[in-house]
Order: sequence, then C-alpha cells, then structure tokens
Amino acid sequence: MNSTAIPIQTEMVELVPNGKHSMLNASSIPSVGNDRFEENQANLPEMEEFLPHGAEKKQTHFTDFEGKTSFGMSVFNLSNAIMGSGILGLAYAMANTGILLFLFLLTAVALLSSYSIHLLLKSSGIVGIRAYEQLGYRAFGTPGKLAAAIAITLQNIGAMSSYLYIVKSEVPLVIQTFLNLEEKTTDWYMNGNYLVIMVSVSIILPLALMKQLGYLGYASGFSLSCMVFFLISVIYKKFHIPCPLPDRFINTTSTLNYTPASTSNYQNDHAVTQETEEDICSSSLFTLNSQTAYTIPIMAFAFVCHPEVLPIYTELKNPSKKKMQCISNISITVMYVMYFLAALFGYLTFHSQVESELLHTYSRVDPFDVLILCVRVAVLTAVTLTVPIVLFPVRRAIQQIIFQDKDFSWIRHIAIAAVLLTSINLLVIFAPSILGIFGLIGATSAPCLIFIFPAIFYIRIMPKDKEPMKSPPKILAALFACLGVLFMIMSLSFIIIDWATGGGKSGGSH
Ligand SMILES: NC(=O)C[C@H](N)C(=O)O
Repeated sequence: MNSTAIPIQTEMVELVPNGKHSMLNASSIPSVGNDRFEENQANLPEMEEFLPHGAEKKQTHFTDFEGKTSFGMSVFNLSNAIMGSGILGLAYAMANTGILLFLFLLTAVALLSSYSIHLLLKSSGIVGIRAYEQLGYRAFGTPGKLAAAIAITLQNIGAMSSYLYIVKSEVPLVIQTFLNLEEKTTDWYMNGNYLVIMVSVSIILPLALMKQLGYLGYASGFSLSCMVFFLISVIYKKFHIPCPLPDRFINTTSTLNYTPASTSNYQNDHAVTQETEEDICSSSLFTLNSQTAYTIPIMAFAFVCHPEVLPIYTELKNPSKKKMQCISNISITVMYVMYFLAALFGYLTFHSQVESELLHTYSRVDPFDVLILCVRVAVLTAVTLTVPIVLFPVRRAIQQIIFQDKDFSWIRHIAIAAVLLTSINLLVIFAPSILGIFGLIGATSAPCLIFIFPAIFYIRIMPKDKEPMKSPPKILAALFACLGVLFMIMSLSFIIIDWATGGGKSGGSH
C-alpha cells in the first residue's frame, strides 16, 4: 500500500499478526508534507522501538531516526553483504556445469534474488516496517518472527564462520610467505587460532560496534575494491598459469603446510585416471556430472543478502521503495558481473583441476608467488570487512527475540556483538569440522531467506481486497515459494547423499 493512499496524518497501521489491521490514533504526529516523512510515519511503530520511551512524540526524535546513508554508500554496503566467500566456489561450480549452463543458472539466481527483494520491499511498504523478523510477525505472528530470526541467525553465523575460517587458514600462509619461510614454524604468529582472535578483536569488533550499518560504507567500499583486485588478478593469472598444472600428478598439497577445507572426489578421480592434457585443459560449454547438483546451493549462498536489505533500507537517506530496489538491482548486477568473470577466468585457468575453493587451487601453482600472496591478502581483507555487515542483522534478530520491547542500550549492543564474535571464534578454532554442518544449514536457510519467506510473507501481508489470492502477483509469489521448497529439498538430498557416500562436500558454505 502506498503510504500516500491512506490518511496517514490521522491513522497508522499497528503491528498485529495475521493480516488484521488495527488503526492507531496518531494525531499527535506533526504533519510534514514530504515523501520521506510520510514513509517515516508509516514506519513509526518500528521507530518507536528504537526511541527512548516517553520521548517519542517530540519531533526531534523523528529526525533522530532519519536515514543518513547516501545512495552510493548503500550500494557499497549491500554489495559487500552479497560478496563473500561465495565467490571462491563459483569457478568450481562452472567446472561442473560448463560455461553456458553456469551463465544461465547465475542469471536465473540473480533475477530471482532481485524479485525476492522486490517482494520484501513491497511487503515492508504495506505494513510500514523495515525488519525481516517483523514482516514474519506481521504475516504469521510469533512463529513467523521466530522462523525469520532463526534463519537469519543460522545463515549469517554460517557465513561469518566461513569468513573467519578463511582468515584462520590463510593468514598464517601469508605471514609465512612474507617471512620467506619454507616450513611452518610453531611461533604464535603462525598460529591461525591466535591470528583469528587478533583479527576479530582488532578489526571486526570495533566495526561491529558501530551503531548503524551506514557507517560501514567506507569499509564496504574498501572491501569491494579488494575483491576487484582479486578479480583482476584472476583474469591476469589465466594468461600466466600453464595447464595442466606442473604438480598435478605429484602431491596436490603444496610445500606449505595446509590442509584443503574439503577434498573433492572429483579431484582425486582425476589424479588416478590418466587423462590426456586435452581432457584436462579443455573448457566445456555444457557439463553434467555428480557435482553439478551443488551449483544451485553455491550460487544461492553467493547471492544471499536479504537479511541486510531492510536494515540498509531503514538507514537510507530520503528512502523510497523504488530507490531501494534500484540500489539492490545495481548491487546484484555488479556482483553478477564480478561473479561471472571470477568464475569464468578461474575455470579457464584450471579447467577441470579447479578445486571447490579457488584460493587453494592458486596455492598449488606457486604458494610463494607475490601476486598470489597479494590476492590472498585482498580476499582476506574483503571477507574480514564483510563480517560486521553480516553481524548486524543477527544482532537485530537476537534483540527482536530476546529483548523485544527494550530501548536501545549500548551495553546490550556491545555485549551481543562480543558474545556472537566469541562464539564464532570458538567454533572456528575448536570445531572447524562442525562447519560442514553449515552446508546443511545453508541448504535450508538460504532458500528460506531468498525464496520461501519473502513469498509467503508477501502473500499473507498483501491485503486480499487489494490483491486476491488468485491475482497474478500472488500466484507468482506462490510459485516462487514452491521453487524455494524444491531447491531446499534438492540441496538437502544432495548433501545427505554426499555424506552417506562419504563425499563430505558442504555445498553452500565454504
Ligand atoms: N551474506 C551471506 O550470507 C553470504 C554471501 N552472499 C557470500 O557470498 O558469502
């Protein structure tokens, strides 16, 4: 419902679940005849949650919550939320689909992702709230809110763990290469566990303590430029790395002491079957094999940014649905191009020898190569700077569930971030094998966040008198939800089959 379509100066919609609208008298709200203010009025119940009680009626507090983040910074933040470890798995996905099928699937996932943001924005416009969990509450009451909060928490904790796992495994290698050491030593600065704690405390925690996501815009811009550097290096390396790799029939583990996160059967199969150079180094336009099934979960994971969309919208300067959709479309398009190029050149460099994690494959060539080292540092920086962005919606979900009616408190804000980061650190340090579980979680939460929840929340929230159940937008949304269920069943079955047969690839989470 367009906020201009209702007499907003006297009435506003109260947050009640299950499609029932109750009207609140809001005559005390000062009337300002501009678009932004009308949006903010519709958003009042959400704002009140963040404002000190007893002070809501002062106009100054509306401006307190006025979004201040510019269009460009919001594009940076959303792109940073999209971009993460997902990019490292795409070349492997392409090796198992072929270039054309990959392009088709990537386009489909990008378009579906944008449509899902459209559904989220439309639903949020109707009820005037800009929080994923609140949409869940509005659509299905407490179960809806819980489901959304749990999916956001699991998905984002999975993503953050995968980023910190990269830090844990890559930083020691970077230091080793910098120091020009042949062997890994036992010094503390070569210990990934200490390093991951140091990075968390010195870089991630201070950024995660920012009150608003918008302040992370510069960090996001920097993170994106690191990924652009990664992409340029991947393209450059395509023309400088021979195929087949010189060490292909020797040991796949480099002189450096690292253990690949997941060893693919596919690679092992190749090591034992004596294939010709042409078999290994030819690129295919269309491939179907047992690993093709992982493509969708890998791509879905790579495009997840939905928990961050509404918080970014909330902080946008002069917000409107159109503007936010535009920000989302720009971010998705930029990432789509970057994902495709990274996958294409990664694949054209290694062909069927590409591993499920692109950085590992580069390590096999020459772990002491300066450019590879810089690429590692760039990816490390990019994923480290993504952690605070991904942490925001989790903290918000926790706040919405446990401290629902509480005013903003710095102590709580800091404590939740510290507890979250500590738990993720413990997970990455003591139970890295558990990270495989996130493949399973990713296969469940990613389809929920991208497909199922936006669609079913939309169907419930959009009033039947405006759009009957059989109207085309609702039918489309229902089909979208079915597609999500299908993806979820598909991804889960592949992962379970893989586990049962001892493959152990984790699908979505890298
Ligand atoms: N934000 C996330 O949940 C994952 C992100 N899209 C990635 O590729 O790592």
